[in-house]
Amino acid sequence: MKLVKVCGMREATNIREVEQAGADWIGFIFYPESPRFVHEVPDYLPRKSKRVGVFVNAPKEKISETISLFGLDLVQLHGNESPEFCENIRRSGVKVIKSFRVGDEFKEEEVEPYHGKCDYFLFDTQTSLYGGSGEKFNWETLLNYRGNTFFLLSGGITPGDAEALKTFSYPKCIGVDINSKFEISPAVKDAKLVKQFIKVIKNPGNKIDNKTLLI
Ligand SMILES: O=C(O)c1ccccc1N[C@@H]1O[C@H](COP(=O)(O)O)[C@@H](O)[C@H]1O
Repeated sequence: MKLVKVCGMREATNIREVEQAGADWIGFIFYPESPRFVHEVPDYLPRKSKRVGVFVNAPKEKISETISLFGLDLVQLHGNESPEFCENIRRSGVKVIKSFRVGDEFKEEEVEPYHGKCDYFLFDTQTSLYGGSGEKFNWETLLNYRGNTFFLLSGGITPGDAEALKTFSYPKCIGVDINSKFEISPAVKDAKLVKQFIKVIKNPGNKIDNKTLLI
């Protein structure tokens, strides 16, 4: 597992810190109900990390406008967007991540129509929210995923999960998405914790520093 996406960013200084910590992808939430909603273009946008825009059932026009305004590289769709909608957004020249909420059992039939219509899947926890719940699901459920689309693991991932993730070797999993469990306050990430986590994830020889976890 090599790729780390840090989602729910909003403030220029914090974005810069998280980029320097080694985040491959940095996510911005464009869902007005979220405490991480991005109201305006921050003074700094990542240059090295790829920019991901997260949307929930937003109209195509709104997504296109935001792609231009923020120079997005990827669009993450967290609502009930259809496979055709994903394909349509993909034609704008961005990569598309379709998120699915996973409950007690993995539903292959839910994801099946999306193969070939988007670039990646993201598996998050089934809750009453569209995302950002901080809740974890049973990762073993994904043993039933037989598809070929690469995916990101998400849902309540904590700094302490770095060790367990070293042995998470599902062939189609390309990385993890971290969010609320790394926050000091909504949309503000603890850059030290993010840095530690990335160091361990990318270099399995490293161990998580327990002192950092106590911050
Ligand atoms: O973070 C949010 O507020 C949010 C709102 C609506 C859709 C997605 C959202 N975030 C995404 O949710 C997952 C899991 O986050 P967490 O670790 O459980 O806090 C993550 O993919 C975020 O991109």
